[in-house]
Amino acid sequence: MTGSPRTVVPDLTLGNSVRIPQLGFGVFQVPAGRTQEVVEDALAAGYRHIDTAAAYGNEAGVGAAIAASGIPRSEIFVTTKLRNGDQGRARAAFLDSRRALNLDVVDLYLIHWPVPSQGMFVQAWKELEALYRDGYMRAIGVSNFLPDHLDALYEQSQVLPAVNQIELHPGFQQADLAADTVSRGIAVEAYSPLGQGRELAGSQVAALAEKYGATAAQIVLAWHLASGRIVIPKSADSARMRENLASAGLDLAQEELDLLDGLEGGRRIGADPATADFSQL
Ligand SMILES: NC(=O)C1=CN([C@@H]2O[C@H](COP(=O)(O)OP(=O)(O)OC[C@H]3O[C@@H](n4cnc5c(N)ncnc54)[C@H](OP(=O)(O)O)[C@@H]3O)[C@@H](O)[C@H]2O)C=CC1
Ligand SMILES: O=C(O)C(=O)[C@@H](O)[C@H](O)C(=O)CO
Repeated sequence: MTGSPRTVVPDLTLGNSVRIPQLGFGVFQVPAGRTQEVVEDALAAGYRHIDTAAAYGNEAGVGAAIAASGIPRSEIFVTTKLRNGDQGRARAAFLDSRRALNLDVVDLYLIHWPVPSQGMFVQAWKELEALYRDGYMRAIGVSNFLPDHLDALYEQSQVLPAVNQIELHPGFQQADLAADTVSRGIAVEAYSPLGQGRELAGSQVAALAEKYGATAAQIVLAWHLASGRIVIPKSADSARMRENLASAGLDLAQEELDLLDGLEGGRRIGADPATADFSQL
Protein backbone atom coordinates (compact mmCIF):
# COMPACT_ATOMS: atom_id res chain seq x y z
CA MET A 1 0.00 0.00 0.00
CA THR A 2 1.71 3.20 -1.13
CA GLY A 3 0.91 6.87 -0.69
CA SER A 4 -0.89 8.76 -3.43
CA PRO A 5 -1.91 12.39 -3.89
CA ARG A 6 -5.34 11.01 -4.76
CA THR A 7 -5.96 9.66 -1.27
CA VAL A 8 -9.26 11.14 -0.11
CA VAL A 9 -9.24 12.29 3.50
CA PRO A 10 -12.74 12.59 4.95
CA ASP A 11 -13.89 15.74 6.74
CA LEU A 12 -15.43 15.74 10.20
CA THR A 13 -17.94 18.41 11.18
CA LEU A 14 -17.16 20.25 14.39
CA GLY A 15 -19.83 21.37 16.86
CA ASN A 16 -20.05 24.80 15.24
CA SER A 17 -20.54 23.21 11.77
CA VAL A 18 -16.99 23.97 10.58
CA ARG A 19 -15.50 21.09 8.60
CA ILE A 20 -12.02 19.76 9.39
CA PRO A 21 -10.00 17.19 7.40
CA GLN A 22 -9.87 14.22 9.77
CA LEU A 23 -6.22 13.41 8.98
CA GLY A 24 -3.82 16.33 9.33
CA PHE A 25 -0.09 16.94 9.47
CA GLY A 26 1.68 17.83 12.74
CA VAL A 27 4.85 19.90 12.78
CA PHE A 28 6.10 19.57 16.37
CA GLN A 29 9.90 19.13 16.23
CA VAL A 30 10.12 20.11 12.57
CA PRO A 31 13.01 22.58 12.72
CA ALA A 32 12.07 26.15 11.80
CA GLY A 33 14.64 26.15 9.00
CA ARG A 34 13.06 23.07 7.38
CA THR A 35 9.40 23.79 8.00
CA GLN A 36 8.58 25.56 4.73
CA GLU A 37 10.12 22.74 2.67
CA VAL A 38 8.48 19.99 4.76
CA VAL A 39 5.02 21.59 4.76
CA GLU A 40 5.23 22.32 1.03
CA ASP A 41 5.97 18.63 0.54
CA ALA A 42 3.04 17.66 2.77
CA LEU A 43 0.70 19.92 0.81
CA ALA A 44 2.02 18.47 -2.46
CA ALA A 45 1.37 14.99 -1.06
CA GLY A 46 -2.26 15.95 -0.44
CA TYR A 47 -2.48 17.02 3.21
CA ARG A 48 -4.92 19.90 3.68
CA HIS A 49 -4.72 20.28 7.46
CA ILE A 50 -1.62 21.50 9.30
CA ASP A 51 -1.19 21.52 13.09
CA THR A 52 1.38 23.92 14.54
CA ALA A 53 1.78 25.97 17.73
CA ALA A 54 3.47 29.19 18.78
CA ALA A 55 5.64 27.03 21.04
CA TYR A 56 6.98 25.04 18.07
CA GLY A 57 8.69 28.15 16.70
CA ASN A 58 7.77 27.23 13.13
CA GLU A 59 4.54 29.11 12.36
CA ALA A 60 6.36 31.33 9.84
CA GLY A 61 7.49 28.28 7.86
CA VAL A 62 3.93 26.94 7.80
CA GLY A 63 2.65 30.28 6.51
CA ALA A 64 5.39 30.51 3.88
CA ALA A 65 4.58 27.00 2.64
CA ILE A 66 0.88 27.81 2.33
CA ALA A 67 1.67 30.99 0.41
CA ALA A 68 4.12 29.20 -1.90
CA SER A 69 1.79 26.25 -2.55
CA GLY A 70 -0.67 28.17 -4.70
CA ILE A 71 -3.47 26.14 -3.09
CA PRO A 72 -6.52 28.31 -2.37
CA ARG A 73 -6.51 29.36 1.29
CA SER A 74 -10.03 28.02 1.75
CA GLU A 75 -8.79 24.49 0.99
CA ILE A 76 -6.24 24.36 3.82
CA PHE A 77 -7.18 24.01 7.50
CA VAL A 78 -4.63 25.57 9.87
CA THR A 79 -4.47 25.06 13.63
CA THR A 80 -2.17 26.90 15.99
CA LYS A 81 -2.01 27.15 19.77
CA LEU A 82 -1.64 29.69 22.55
CA ARG A 83 1.64 29.38 24.43
CA ASN A 84 1.23 28.55 28.11
CA GLY A 85 3.23 31.61 29.11
CA ASP A 86 0.89 33.79 27.05
CA GLN A 87 -2.38 32.91 28.79
CA GLY A 88 -2.41 36.37 30.35
CA ARG A 89 -2.03 38.07 26.94
CA ALA A 90 -4.07 35.80 24.69
CA ARG A 91 -5.25 38.48 22.25
CA ALA A 92 -1.76 39.84 21.64
CA ALA A 93 -0.30 36.33 21.38
CA PHE A 94 -2.95 35.30 18.86
CA LEU A 95 -2.19 38.38 16.76
CA ASP A 96 1.52 37.44 16.86
CA SER A 97 0.67 33.93 15.59
CA ARG A 98 -1.60 35.32 12.89
CA ARG A 99 1.22 37.58 11.73
CA ALA A 100 3.78 34.76 11.77
CA LEU A 101 1.42 32.55 9.77
CA ASN A 102 0.65 35.43 7.40
CA LEU A 103 -3.05 34.55 7.57
CA ASP A 104 -6.11 36.75 8.10
CA VAL A 105 -8.11 33.98 9.74
CA VAL A 106 -6.85 30.91 11.62
CA ASP A 107 -9.12 27.88 11.25
CA LEU A 108 -8.66 26.55 14.78
CA TYR A 109 -6.95 28.16 17.77
CA LEU A 110 -6.30 26.07 20.88
CA ILE A 111 -5.26 26.72 24.46
CA HIS A 112 -2.18 24.48 24.44
CA TRP A 113 -2.22 23.25 28.06
CA PRO A 114 -4.46 24.18 30.98
CA VAL A 115 -1.49 24.73 33.35
CA PRO A 116 -3.85 24.73 36.36
CA SER A 117 -1.10 26.08 38.62
CA GLN A 118 -1.26 29.39 36.70
CA GLY A 119 -5.02 29.73 37.29
CA MET A 120 -5.41 31.60 33.98
CA PHE A 121 -6.99 29.31 31.40
CA VAL A 122 -10.56 30.55 31.95
CA GLN A 123 -9.43 34.14 31.49
CA ALA A 124 -7.56 33.08 28.33
CA TRP A 125 -10.64 31.25 27.04
CA LYS A 126 -12.73 34.42 27.40
CA GLU A 127 -10.20 36.23 25.21
CA LEU A 128 -10.44 33.43 22.63
CA GLU A 129 -14.24 33.70 22.71
CA ALA A 130 -14.01 37.42 21.96
CA LEU A 131 -11.56 36.85 19.10
CA TYR A 132 -13.79 34.09 17.72
CA ARG A 133 -16.82 36.37 17.82
CA ASP A 134 -14.75 39.01 16.01
CA GLY A 135 -14.11 36.49 13.21
CA TYR A 136 -10.38 35.97 13.70
CA MET A 137 -10.75 32.19 13.95
CA ARG A 138 -13.28 29.75 12.50
CA ALA A 139 -13.21 27.57 15.63
CA ILE A 140 -11.63 27.60 19.08
CA GLY A 141 -10.70 24.69 21.27
CA VAL A 142 -8.41 23.28 23.91
CA SER A 143 -5.60 20.78 24.27
CA ASN A 144 -4.62 18.58 27.19
CA PHE A 145 -7.84 19.48 29.05
CA LEU A 146 -9.20 17.04 31.65
CA PRO A 147 -12.88 16.94 32.71
CA ASP A 148 -12.19 19.30 35.64
CA HIS A 149 -10.72 21.87 33.28
CA LEU A 150 -13.66 21.55 30.89
CA ASP A 151 -16.07 21.96 33.82
CA ALA A 152 -14.32 25.18 34.80
CA LEU A 153 -14.75 26.54 31.27
CA TYR A 154 -18.43 25.58 31.19
CA GLU A 155 -19.15 27.43 34.40
CA GLN A 156 -17.79 30.73 33.19
CA SER A 157 -17.95 30.88 29.42
CA GLN A 158 -20.36 30.78 26.48
CA VAL A 159 -18.62 29.03 23.59
CA LEU A 160 -18.12 25.26 23.68
CA PRO A 161 -14.60 24.15 22.68
CA ALA A 162 -14.73 22.59 19.21
CA VAL A 163 -11.94 20.10 19.94
CA ASN A 164 -9.84 18.71 22.76
CA GLN A 165 -6.42 17.69 21.40
CA ILE A 166 -5.01 14.99 23.68
CA GLU A 167 -2.27 12.36 23.72
CA LEU A 168 -3.81 9.22 22.27
CA HIS A 169 -2.14 6.18 20.69
CA PRO A 170 -2.48 2.40 21.11
CA GLY A 171 -0.40 2.31 24.28
CA PHE A 172 -2.16 5.26 25.94
CA GLN A 173 -5.75 5.66 24.81
CA GLN A 174 -7.31 7.79 27.56
CA ALA A 175 -10.62 6.05 26.84
CA ASP A 176 -12.46 7.71 29.74
CA LEU A 177 -11.26 11.19 28.82
CA ALA A 178 -12.07 10.63 25.15
CA ALA A 179 -15.59 9.39 26.01
CA ASP A 180 -16.16 12.33 28.37
CA THR A 181 -14.96 14.76 25.68
CA VAL A 182 -17.26 13.27 23.04
CA SER A 183 -20.21 13.26 25.46
CA ARG A 184 -19.83 17.03 25.76
CA GLY A 185 -20.07 17.48 21.97
CA ILE A 186 -16.33 18.16 21.65
CA ALA A 187 -14.28 16.37 18.96
CA VAL A 188 -11.28 14.33 20.09
CA GLU A 189 -8.04 15.08 18.26
CA ALA A 190 -5.26 12.52 18.83
CA TYR A 191 -1.75 13.88 19.20
CA SER A 192 1.37 11.69 19.11
CA PRO A 193 -0.96 9.23 17.32
CA LEU A 194 1.93 6.88 16.51
CA GLY A 195 3.30 7.18 20.03
CA GLN A 196 6.10 9.21 18.45
CA GLY A 197 6.99 6.09 16.48
CA ARG A 198 7.19 3.88 19.59
CA GLU A 199 3.82 2.15 19.06
CA LEU A 200 4.68 0.51 15.76
CA ALA A 201 6.64 -2.57 16.82
CA GLY A 202 3.97 -4.80 18.38
CA SER A 203 3.19 -8.22 16.95
CA GLN A 204 -0.58 -7.63 16.60
CA VAL A 205 -0.05 -4.45 14.59
CA ALA A 206 2.56 -6.28 12.51
CA ALA A 207 0.15 -9.13 11.77
CA LEU A 208 -2.52 -6.68 10.56
CA ALA A 209 0.08 -4.83 8.48
CA GLU A 210 1.01 -8.10 6.79
CA LYS A 211 -2.63 -9.01 6.19
CA TYR A 212 -3.39 -5.68 4.48
CA GLY A 213 -0.04 -5.21 2.75
CA ALA A 214 0.25 -2.02 4.77
CA THR A 215 2.74 -0.59 7.25
CA ALA A 216 2.35 -0.55 11.02
CA ALA A 217 1.84 3.24 10.93
CA GLN A 218 -0.97 2.85 8.40
CA ILE A 219 -2.70 0.28 10.60
CA VAL A 220 -2.51 2.55 13.65
CA LEU A 221 -3.73 5.60 11.71
CA ALA A 222 -6.57 3.61 10.11
CA TRP A 223 -7.64 2.61 13.64
CA HIS A 224 -7.73 6.27 14.73
CA LEU A 225 -9.77 7.27 11.68
CA ALA A 226 -12.28 4.43 12.06
CA SER A 227 -12.63 5.39 15.73
CA GLY A 228 -13.85 8.84 14.71
CA ARG A 229 -10.91 10.85 15.94
CA ILE A 230 -9.07 13.67 14.21
CA VAL A 231 -5.45 12.60 13.88
CA ILE A 232 -2.28 14.59 13.16
CA PRO A 233 0.81 12.41 12.59
CA LYS A 234 4.13 14.14 12.05
CA SER A 235 6.79 13.04 9.60
CA ALA A 236 9.59 15.13 8.19
CA ASP A 237 10.29 12.33 5.70
CA SER A 238 8.75 12.58 2.25
CA ALA A 239 7.98 8.87 1.90
CA ARG A 240 6.63 8.43 5.44
CA MET A 241 4.33 11.44 5.23
CA ARG A 242 2.81 9.92 2.06
CA GLU A 243 2.60 6.52 3.70
CA ASN A 244 0.69 8.07 6.60
CA LEU A 245 -1.72 9.93 4.33
CA ALA A 246 -2.55 6.72 2.48
CA SER A 247 -3.97 5.26 5.70
CA ALA A 248 -7.18 7.11 4.83
CA GLY A 249 -7.78 4.47 2.17
CA LEU A 250 -7.55 1.52 4.59
CA ASP A 251 -10.62 -0.01 6.28
CA LEU A 252 -10.17 -2.36 9.24
CA ALA A 253 -12.80 -4.84 10.41
CA GLN A 254 -14.60 -4.24 13.73
CA GLU A 255 -12.81 -7.13 15.44
CA GLU A 256 -9.48 -5.64 14.33
CA LEU A 257 -10.43 -2.27 15.80
CA ASP A 258 -11.37 -4.06 19.03
CA LEU A 259 -7.98 -5.79 19.04
CA LEU A 260 -6.19 -2.44 18.74
CA ASP A 261 -8.39 -1.01 21.52
CA GLY A 262 -7.01 -3.84 23.62
CA LEU A 263 -3.41 -2.64 23.32
CA GLU A 264 -3.86 0.00 26.05
CA GLY A 265 -0.89 -0.23 28.37
CA GLY A 266 -0.69 3.07 30.25
CA ARG A 267 2.30 4.10 28.13
CA ARG A 268 2.01 7.88 28.43
CA ILE A 269 4.75 9.75 26.57
CA GLY A 270 4.03 13.40 27.29
CA ALA A 271 3.29 15.22 30.50
CA ASP A 272 0.22 14.71 32.71
CA PRO A 273 -2.00 17.79 32.23
CA ALA A 274 -3.13 17.59 35.85
CA THR A 275 0.33 18.46 37.04
CA ALA A 276 2.25 19.79 34.02
CA ASP A 277 3.62 23.18 34.85
CA PHE A 278 4.88 24.19 31.42
CA SER A 279 4.48 27.86 32.18
CA GLN A 280 7.48 28.65 29.98
CA LEU A 281 6.25 26.61 26.97
N1 LIG B 1 -1.16 19.53 21.92
C1 LIG B 1 -0.06 18.96 22.38
O1 LIG B 1 0.30 19.09 23.56
C2 LIG B 1 0.76 18.12 21.45
C3 LIG B 1 0.50 18.15 20.12
N2 LIG B 1 1.23 17.39 19.24
C4 LIG B 1 0.88 17.46 17.82
O2 LIG B 1 0.73 16.13 17.31
C5 LIG B 1 1.60 15.94 16.22
C6 LIG B 1 2.05 14.49 16.12
O3 LIG B 1 2.60 14.06 17.33
P1 LIG B 1 4.15 13.71 17.52
O4 LIG B 1 4.45 13.90 18.96
O5 LIG B 1 4.93 14.46 16.54
O6 LIG B 1 4.22 12.15 17.29
P2 LIG B 1 3.75 11.10 16.17
O7 LIG B 1 3.03 10.03 16.89
O8 LIG B 1 3.11 11.77 15.02
O9 LIG B 1 5.13 10.47 15.72
C7 LIG B 1 6.12 11.20 15.07
C8 LIG B 1 7.39 10.33 15.03
O10 LIG B 1 7.09 9.12 14.35
C9 LIG B 1 7.94 9.01 13.18
N3 LIG B 1 7.09 8.54 12.07
C10 LIG B 1 6.13 9.22 11.43
N4 LIG B 1 5.55 8.47 10.50
C11 LIG B 1 6.16 7.26 10.55
C12 LIG B 1 6.01 6.07 9.83
N5 LIG B 1 5.10 5.95 8.86
N6 LIG B 1 6.81 5.02 10.14
C13 LIG B 1 7.74 5.13 11.12
N7 LIG B 1 7.94 6.24 11.86
C14 LIG B 1 7.15 7.31 11.57
C15 LIG B 1 8.47 10.40 12.93
O11 LIG B 1 9.75 10.35 12.35
P3 LIG B 1 10.08 11.06 10.92
O12 LIG B 1 9.71 12.51 11.05
O13 LIG B 1 11.54 10.84 10.77
O14 LIG B 1 9.25 10.33 9.90
C16 LIG B 1 8.55 10.97 14.34
O15 LIG B 1 9.73 10.54 14.97
C17 LIG B 1 2.75 16.92 16.49
O16 LIG B 1 3.57 17.13 15.36
C18 LIG B 1 1.97 18.11 16.97
O17 LIG B 1 1.41 18.79 15.86
C19 LIG B 1 2.22 16.56 19.69
C20 LIG B 1 2.54 16.52 21.04
C21 LIG B 1 1.84 17.30 22.03
O1 LIG C 1 4.22 19.15 21.19
C1 LIG C 1 3.45 19.77 21.93
O2 LIG C 1 2.48 20.38 21.47
C2 LIG C 1 3.66 19.80 23.39
O3 LIG C 1 2.98 20.46 24.08
C3 LIG C 1 4.68 18.96 24.04
O4 LIG C 1 5.24 17.99 23.27
C4 LIG C 1 5.70 19.84 24.75
O5 LIG C 1 6.24 20.74 23.82
C5 LIG C 1 6.80 19.12 25.38
O6 LIG C 1 7.13 18.04 24.99
C6 LIG C 1 7.49 19.76 26.47
O7 LIG C 1 8.47 18.92 26.96
